[in-house]
Amino acid sequence: LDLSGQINGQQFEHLFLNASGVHCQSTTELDDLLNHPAVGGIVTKSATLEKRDGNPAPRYYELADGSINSMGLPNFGYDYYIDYVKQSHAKPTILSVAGLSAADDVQLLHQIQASDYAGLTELNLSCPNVIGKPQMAYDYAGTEALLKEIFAFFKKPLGVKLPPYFDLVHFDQIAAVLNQFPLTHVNTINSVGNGLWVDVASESVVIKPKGGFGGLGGRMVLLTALANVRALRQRLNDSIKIIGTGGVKTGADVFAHILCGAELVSVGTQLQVEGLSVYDRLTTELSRIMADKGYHSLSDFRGKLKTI
Ligand SMILES: O=C(O)c1[nH]c(=O)[nH]c(=O)c1Cl
Repeated sequence: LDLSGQINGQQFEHLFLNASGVHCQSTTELDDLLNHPAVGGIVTKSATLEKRDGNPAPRYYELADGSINSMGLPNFGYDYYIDYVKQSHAKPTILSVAGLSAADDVQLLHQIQASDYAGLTELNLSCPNVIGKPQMAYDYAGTEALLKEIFAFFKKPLGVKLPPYFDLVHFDQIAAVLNQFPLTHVNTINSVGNGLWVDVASESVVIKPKGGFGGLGGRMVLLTALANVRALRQRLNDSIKIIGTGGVKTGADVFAHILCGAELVSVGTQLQVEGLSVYDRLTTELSRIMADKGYHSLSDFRGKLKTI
């Protein structure tokens, strides 16, 4: 079976990545992913200009049907990650970056442009957990202005990480902005921002930052993730590929993401819960579904969701 995908001419022999933030903060974790046969490529934890400790713990909590997190962008800083992705790796790497302001974003991309890194970069426009910092991708004019400034100097392959949208007009608006730029991909969705879990027994929230508000992931966001992959596939230029992220727990979920138009698929919460073996299970389950349907490659059904 051909389970490959391509972004900007870079061949991912296997469709699976990690969702940025999960199992990707240290070089040891990144090596674990790269060395796993059922992983096709990796995304780093979003790097900020300087190293960050992030928000106070507890800042991640696992639920029956997913997760809630308010990590606050803990990472070892730009230099740590550029040094890692600059090395030659057997599989494609995506360097994720997140400024704490638009100016930071521009600075980070200037540094990447000046470096000898030739791989993929992903600008995270959707971190919901930096206190006082709104999610840039919910500001359409701001996103357009930022991307105009960036593409004036940035000549390397660039994609963006998007938050979920919940209104068809918002899909139209963000697609109208993104279609103006030579983006290699969009990665959708980031966590569903600012959910709240209440533990009835203790009558308390379960994470410390932001009074318990945090980004939602896992099975509970699958339907929102599929809607965002599908809506953006229907609206974005074909040249902009889609990395489907959000809610993947089974091979059927992976199949659904591809049907909606995903080129590649990321696993976040379920990787955190299950560990690297999740990729073997998902590969087995996806392969069985494809074989039962007589499909030999992802391109046999990618983007071919039927309507009724
Ligand atoms: O709190 C985080 O570090 C975080 N958490 C998320 O769920 N998405 C993000 O993009 C980031 Cl940057």
